[in-house]
Amino acid sequence: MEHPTTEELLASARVVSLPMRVRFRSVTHREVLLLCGPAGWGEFAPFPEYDDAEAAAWLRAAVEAAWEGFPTPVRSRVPVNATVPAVAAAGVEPVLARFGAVTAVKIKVAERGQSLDDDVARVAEVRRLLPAANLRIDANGGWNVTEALSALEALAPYRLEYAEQPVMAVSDLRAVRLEVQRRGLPVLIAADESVRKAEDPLRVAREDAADLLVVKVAPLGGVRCALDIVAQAGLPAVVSSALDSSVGISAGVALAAALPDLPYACGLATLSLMDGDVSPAPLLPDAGWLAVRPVPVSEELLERFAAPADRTRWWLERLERVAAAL
Ligand SMILES: O=C(O)CCC(=O)C1=CC=C[C@@H](O)[C@@H]1C(=O)O
Ligand SMILES: [Mg+2]
Repeated sequence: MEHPTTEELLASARVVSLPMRVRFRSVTHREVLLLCGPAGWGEFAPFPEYDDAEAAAWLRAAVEAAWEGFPTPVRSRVPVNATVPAVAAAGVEPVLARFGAVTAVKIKVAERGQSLDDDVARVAEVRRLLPAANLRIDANGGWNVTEALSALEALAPYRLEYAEQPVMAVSDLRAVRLEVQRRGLPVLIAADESVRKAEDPLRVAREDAADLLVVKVAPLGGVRCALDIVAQAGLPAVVSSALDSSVGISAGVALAAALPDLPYACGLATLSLMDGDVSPAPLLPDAGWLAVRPVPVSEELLERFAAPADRTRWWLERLERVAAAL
């Protein structure tokens, strides 16, 4: 692959600000920078608080998408979960309605400022609405080991498939996993931040700290890098989004479509949480599945959702710095 120069990257860059229907990670508008190369569009959208070093992997992923394209898929559609942010129990039903029919739901828990009772109420409401669905929770490392074990005990009656990053440190994740097994709690432990934000994304597998991995294309440096990490880890993988536009979601779908095994629904239906996109044919779920297909990007939508001038400048300067350091 010909690597694009910084000038080539800047020449094709567009910045959009997509409104969220439901606040997620305290984000009300998701800003993303899109790049267009010979293979199509790529998305560069590290969260604003990430430094340039962490953003580098996101740029490698965008360049892979736009200048190289994706590996050959082994499936033509990908099962996806609905994602429920840390809303009040009464807010669960309208959120779920956005996703249409689904057989798996991921529920955010351990949000700062909320209590375990709030989490239990939210999970109970999802279980009430979808008695047969596979439910997962994601704590984003918000608990300590004791809190995580109390929470998993309290949530056990609602039948969880797995708990994603209940605690932050790999050593704590391992401790929670061992204690969950000792107590015979029927819940698996998944690692997200321990993979995507780690110096060594394989440590969690080496130390038996998780039963499965949640993998995101951009923070892992692209579809091929993510495939490689999953293969080396030797653990089942769930692909999830970074709250992307259809362009970023298509990279996640490409990863999910290329994984040799895909035993769980993926967290790639997040466009349902948004109120705008750059594609006239957004990658939205249909009865719990996303099709593996190219996504067209329209000039009209790029213009409609164009970010304000100061934010565009901020993103272009970030792109220039991160590209220079690659
Ligand atoms: O996995 C899903 O169902 C949706 C994606 C999702 O939860 C996330 C997207 C972006 C940032 C993260 O805080 C969050 C996650 O932790 O997995
Ligand atoms: Mg997560």
